[in-house]
Amino acid sequence: MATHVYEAPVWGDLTAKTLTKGHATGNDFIFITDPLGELDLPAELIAQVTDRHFGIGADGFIRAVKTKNLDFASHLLEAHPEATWFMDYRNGDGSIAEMCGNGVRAFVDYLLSEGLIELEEGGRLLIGTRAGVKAVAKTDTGYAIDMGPWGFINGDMARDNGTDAQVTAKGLKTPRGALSITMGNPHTVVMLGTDGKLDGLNLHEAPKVSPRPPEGTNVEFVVPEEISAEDGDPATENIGQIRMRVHERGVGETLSCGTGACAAAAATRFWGGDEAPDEWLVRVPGGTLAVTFVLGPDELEHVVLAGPATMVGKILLG
Ligand SMILES: N[C@@H](CCC[C@H](N)C(=O)O)C(=O)O
Repeated sequence: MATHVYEAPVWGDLTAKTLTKGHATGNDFIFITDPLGELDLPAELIAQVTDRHFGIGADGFIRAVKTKNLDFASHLLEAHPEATWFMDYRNGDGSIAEMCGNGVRAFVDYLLSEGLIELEEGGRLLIGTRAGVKAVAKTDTGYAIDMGPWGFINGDMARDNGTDAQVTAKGLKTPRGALSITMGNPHTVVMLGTDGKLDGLNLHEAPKVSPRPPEGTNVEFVVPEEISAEDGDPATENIGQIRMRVHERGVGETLSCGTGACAAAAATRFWGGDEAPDEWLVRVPGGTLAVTFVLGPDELEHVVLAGPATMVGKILLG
């Protein structure tokens, strides 16, 4: 049997750098500022730093870079010169993801805490991401992001059949129909129904999705939230409520996924038909996210994701 010898971590380009840890509904991230985009961040290094036992530990790693200094992103400034900061997002395994909804909120909180931007409550700013420029507003309880339009990954198949994929997972007795949705990054949503055993799922292992979206997928399991008679507050009558657990591509099970909450609300609303509400509360193990469907400035239906985000501490790597 091979023996694994653990060696003291070699932090590569991160040696002597200060990292900041933060989270958004329990989806946690390590942040670093690299305005000029000079750092070499190979996947192995990110995986080492985000490892919960042999590293600092986090679901994702986010580098703050000036948009103008990234060859692949500087074009974003042509239409949106205000999007001066770019969220360079990596999953815990070091893979690059196009978008992270919790990440954007936490990113803005990080930029604020570092004094790199100014944003008053009610104010708005633009952030560059691999999924385009996102507008973020500061609210009284956190941040609200215009995530842009959602879409079906498998096109008309979903519209015709209601589902367009099959998912198997540990704890599910039989494969379930599912819907693959893009929020800039890929998601596959499974509705377990009112009798669904959300808590009985084992999401340690990646669920199997067929057909698997070309770039892989994040998988969300959803049950309708029971609203008791006492909770029958007229103010929330027109708000859909679901509970969700997620297995994230490149990470594993996380306590929350912002783009996943948007995809889960979009799928549940689609299944609900014309009467389904435009406002949703998505309860995840790490808290609650609000998802609202609105008409965007481009006349397309946009998804707005709102929720808290906070920084928890700093780490200096030796
Ligand atoms: N947790 C994020 C999503 C992060 C990226 C995801 N794992 C992927 O690979 O697409 C969120 O809050 O949206």
